[in-house]
Amino acid sequence: MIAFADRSAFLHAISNMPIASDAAARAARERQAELTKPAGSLGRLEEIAVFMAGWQDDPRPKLDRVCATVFAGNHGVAARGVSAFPAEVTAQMVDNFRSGGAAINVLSQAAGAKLTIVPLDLDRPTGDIASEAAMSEAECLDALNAGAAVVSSDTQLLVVGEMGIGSTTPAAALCAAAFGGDAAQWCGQGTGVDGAGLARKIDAVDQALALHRPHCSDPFEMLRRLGGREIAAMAGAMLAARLRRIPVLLDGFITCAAIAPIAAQHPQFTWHCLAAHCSAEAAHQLLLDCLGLEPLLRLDMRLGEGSGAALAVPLVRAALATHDRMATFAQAAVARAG
Ligand SMILES: O=C(O)c1ccc[n+]([C@@H]2O[C@H](COP(=O)([O-])O)[C@@H](O)[C@H]2O)c1
Ligand SMILES: Cc1cc2nc[nH]c2cc1C
Repeated sequence: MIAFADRSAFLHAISNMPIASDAAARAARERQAELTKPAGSLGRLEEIAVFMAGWQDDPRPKLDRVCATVFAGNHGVAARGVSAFPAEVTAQMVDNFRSGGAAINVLSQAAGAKLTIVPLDLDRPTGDIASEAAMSEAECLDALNAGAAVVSSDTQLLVVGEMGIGSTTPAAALCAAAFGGDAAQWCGQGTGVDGAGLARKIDAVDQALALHRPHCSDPFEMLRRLGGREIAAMAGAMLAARLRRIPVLLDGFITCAAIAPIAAQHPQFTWHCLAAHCSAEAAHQLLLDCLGLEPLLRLDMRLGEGSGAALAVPLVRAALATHDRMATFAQAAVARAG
């Protein structure tokens, strides 16, 4: 099991990330050129097959074990009225995940993914980022390790999602700290907050940035001061996946914001990640641009809980099925381009 002993072990891991297998990716690209289709005609499905081959170190990558995760946390800043919903909905939705009634239950089942729910100290919200750090050093490390612990070594694709009322506020703050810009640029409707709520949210992010920005020298400190437990856990899970060369499907704005602190300093961190969708949260497109990621789907979703990422699993399955099962020009006796 991957665990980070302390802040410096976490920082060391992000400075020493493995990369995909060049040989497996090259072999997959060569196979794509032999399949009965004009070169490039399966578009991004071809890229996905090559991507999966590289990260699985297998020219014929498999998708028998897809792991979907939902990390849940509560946020002190939610008490400022920055969400359309009350904070108790986080725990209520965790109960709903456990009894199988949420969108992610249905979508992960449809995608053939095994779902793991990880609630993180829900009765102990993080500190209000507008006036204090979200977490102590020990709390942040515990959250990172709770995320890393979920990633078993035999996972072939990791789907990452979250649940946490108020979370688009720390997510906006993390984006601003990681990539610059002001609070208004990174704040959006979240669960559907009204104009007054959006103004409170922008104000909270402004205050958080004024307080913490001077101290956000490294990704750990950014996550600790401006993040949340489920946000740090997602970062820990995605880093653990990278250390094991497991490819990741990113969900929406909050999931992408969780890797912003790492990716801003180490842009190659996103190399094992596919952006499943662009959510309707206004700043998600901007964040994807900063991360250098092109989303697979645009369905105007803004649910979170891994729903957009689960929806993209069948696309990855289609990419691998065509890669594995299509005939070659030689097998089918089809003439090549002249
Ligand atoms: O995934 C997204 O892009 C997304 C956009 C808006 C809201 N959400 C979900 O809604 C919650 C956060 O919204 P809010 O308004 O409470 O900050 C949290 O549970 C997220 O899963 C998720
Ligand atoms: C009902 C509800 C379900 C969610 N799932 C993820 N975030 C959510 C926020 C709310 C409010």
